[in-house]
Amino acid sequence: MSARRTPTPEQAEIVASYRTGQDLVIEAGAGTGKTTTLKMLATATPGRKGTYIAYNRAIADDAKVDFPSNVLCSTAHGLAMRAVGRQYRHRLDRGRVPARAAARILRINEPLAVGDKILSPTQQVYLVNEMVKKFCNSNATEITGKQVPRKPGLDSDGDMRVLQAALVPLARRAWEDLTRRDGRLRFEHRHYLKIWELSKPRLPVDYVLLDEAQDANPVIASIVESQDHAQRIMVGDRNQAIYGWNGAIDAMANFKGKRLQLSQSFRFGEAVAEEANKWLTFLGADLRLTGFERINSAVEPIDYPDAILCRTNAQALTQAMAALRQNIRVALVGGGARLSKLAEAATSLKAGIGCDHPELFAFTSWGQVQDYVEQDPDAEDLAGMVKLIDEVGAEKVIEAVDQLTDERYAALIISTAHKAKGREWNSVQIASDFGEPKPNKDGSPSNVSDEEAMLSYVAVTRAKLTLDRGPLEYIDERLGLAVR
Ligand SMILES: Nc1ncnc2c1ncn2[C@@H]1O[C@H](COP(=O)(O)OP(=O)(O)OP(=O)(O)O)[C@@H](O)[C@H]1O
Repeated sequence: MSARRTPTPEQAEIVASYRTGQDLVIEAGAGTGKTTTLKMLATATPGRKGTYIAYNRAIADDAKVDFPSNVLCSTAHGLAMRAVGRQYRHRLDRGRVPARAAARILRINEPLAVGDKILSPTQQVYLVNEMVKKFCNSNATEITGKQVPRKPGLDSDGDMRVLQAALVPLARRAWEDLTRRDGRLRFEHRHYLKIWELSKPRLPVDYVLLDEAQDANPVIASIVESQDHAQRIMVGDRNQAIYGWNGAIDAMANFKGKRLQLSQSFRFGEAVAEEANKWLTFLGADLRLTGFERINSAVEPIDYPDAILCRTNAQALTQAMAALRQNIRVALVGGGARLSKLAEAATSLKAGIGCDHPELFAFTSWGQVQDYVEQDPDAEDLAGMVKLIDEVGAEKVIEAVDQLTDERYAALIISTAHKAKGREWNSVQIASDFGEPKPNKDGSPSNVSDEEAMLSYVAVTRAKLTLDRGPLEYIDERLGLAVR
């Protein structure tokens, strides 16, 4: 339990605004004591009941210890489990349903011709599962063609029309099974969350706090927004909205509430704050961070950082392999299972036996995958992995993943910036795959997208003491600052 803090002027203003009962949108910059501030609200009104909706279970568990008893701290899944999920517990406890069995349950008996490709019944099941997943993570009220995924090699207009006609009825059939207590398909946590949302739940509380609202699952945002009997408080940092590609939305963007800021960082000192502010300036944000005067941080090269942050998974694995060669105990945040699965898929595609990897199953040979990533500019992360597998061999990738250490025992942590969300380390090095986008054909500097700038902002703000910004130094030139 942390000690009582004297509120900063910003925190005091947030508490005063909260007391008026109006809806609030709190823009909380990196390391600005968000949880402490929300606790201040809860303790200011011991007679009011609230719910704090955390981004994940670990944060919810920490919050349970920290928040007073008038606030129920939970993930949205936890709330949904209490409300409706219990009825389905027996289904959750059941194991996986093999794709072939799911095909039988869904009565998919025939292969499906899509352009020059033939999708087997089990491949159709994979696509149906993705559609149901997408539906469950959205605020949609029914399954439509919108949920049909665009798959590498199966994404021409004609392909999409065929897929929609065939798959929408199947996905509806799957959802019908999933909403029944006696259904037979594999039942997952997202399913009871969606069932709960569709029931239009009303939380029996005076206020609702939604954390990490800038990257909200639309189904959760929809639940919070509909609690109009309660005071709704969205908290987050819109400059850290880095999961849009995965369907997350910024629930703060259009939400009407009094806008307030937390800009005093307690995580790092002025030097890191200054670096963060460059990206905020670049993004055109209103927010600017102030460093903590009690922390003396520095932006300088580091030989042995605690963490290295990469843009892509391929770079993260390349860094991990380099560390393993030096016998450094290294951990990859999120583990390496996805990478070794990709390497396994490469091996079976090279052997000409196809694969059931969710990203690659439209391909029948490794050559097709190589062609695809060369032609599609959106396949950057996959392209990096394909290149790495081609360079070092699938076996070496699998071997490296096997040698990774648990984070608790690691001397070095490697992460993508995406997976570093919410984390912090004393010393952080930015990897070489960050950096200025390739210049245009005429040699002029190309645009840096907001997405790229947000990811850079997230990356630099993970450092507490020392930041080695590496290639991100290009921001100085972009802002017309004197280059260090
Ligand atoms: N008014 C304050 N005075 C001094 N320290 C504070 C104050 N408010 C917060 N802090 C400190 O800031 C640190 C981070 O706070 P907190 O744990 O609330 O942040 P968080 O919610 O985990 O995440 P974030 O760092 O992203 O805001 C803690 O050590 C906390 O004690």
